[in-house]
Amino acid sequence: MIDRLIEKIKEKESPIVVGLDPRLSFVPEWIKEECYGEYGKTPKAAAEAFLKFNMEIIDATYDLVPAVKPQIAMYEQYGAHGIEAYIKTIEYSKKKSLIVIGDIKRGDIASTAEAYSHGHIGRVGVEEMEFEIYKEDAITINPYLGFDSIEPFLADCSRYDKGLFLLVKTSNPNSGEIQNLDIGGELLYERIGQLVSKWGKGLIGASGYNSIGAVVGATHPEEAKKLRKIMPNTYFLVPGYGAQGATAADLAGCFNKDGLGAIINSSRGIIAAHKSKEYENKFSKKDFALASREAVIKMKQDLQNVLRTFV
Ligand SMILES: O=c1ccn([C@@H]2O[C@H](COP(=O)(O)O)[C@@H](O)[C@H]2O)c(=O)[nH]1
Repeated sequence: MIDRLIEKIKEKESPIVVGLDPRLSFVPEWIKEECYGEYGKTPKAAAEAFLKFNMEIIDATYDLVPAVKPQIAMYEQYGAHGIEAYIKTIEYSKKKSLIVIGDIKRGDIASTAEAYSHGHIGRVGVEEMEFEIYKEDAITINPYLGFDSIEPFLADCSRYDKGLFLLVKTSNPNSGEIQNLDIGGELLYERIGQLVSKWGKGLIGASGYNSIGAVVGATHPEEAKKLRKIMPNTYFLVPGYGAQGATAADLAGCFNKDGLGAIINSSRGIIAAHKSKEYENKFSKKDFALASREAVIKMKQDLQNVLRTFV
């Protein structure tokens, strides 16, 4: 997976992930009216509205970015209809040749992890038949249950050329309560970083990077710098830029000197751009997704300024 991701990052010259975290408050009225007209004000209508909204955002940005990251919670809350919209969003993204990182944050004992893995990045069996269900290229996983809980995912990663991003240092303000605990001379997130790096050893691609990546929040730039040293071959999936307050200046430590090593997510900053002061009156209601396109272009320039400091 990692070589495919890096190839796309290079092709688009942009280490950006568009976070597909739809909310009804972000969906333009004309889309909601179409869906409410057809299905009433129901979970089915909400899920359909999310799918139409996502398709508009994808159409407006897919030529600029290598990847999207649908956040499953936004879909799952609407039950089976939401899950259907999640799956269709993935299918549509793949038709546009985007790498899909499913933000599913699973973590359980091995026998249960195996089921998560089969559903999301592997195959599920029905008697002698095998099916691919969600079809993400990579997923986010909570590693705090230890190696046995990760092993089933590693097996599917190598079998099907998939990847993981394991939570190492999350972007939320209270992440330090647990992740920064001193565990005898080192901090817990540092130890997790070492383990993630070790667990991924068998999945290093031709690029020299690992298909087992790490989630490292842009809101903790000092920790990110330390992790970059601890995990030189690990790709970072970096949330926190934009809506959570991190800026380009906070990202420098996430990259390696080769200008690779990190892919930066922005969800609300891109998909709700049409609601922001900057763009609210710039485009017609039908063309709302052009605001997302402009937000991506602006983010790309912002990141290129950071990467320029490396050469
Ligand atoms: O540490 C983490 C891990 C995951 N996330 C997810 O990323 C996006 C961020 O959305 P924004 O709108 O750009 O803030 C969202 O899906 C989170 O669940 C994270 O923020 N931090």
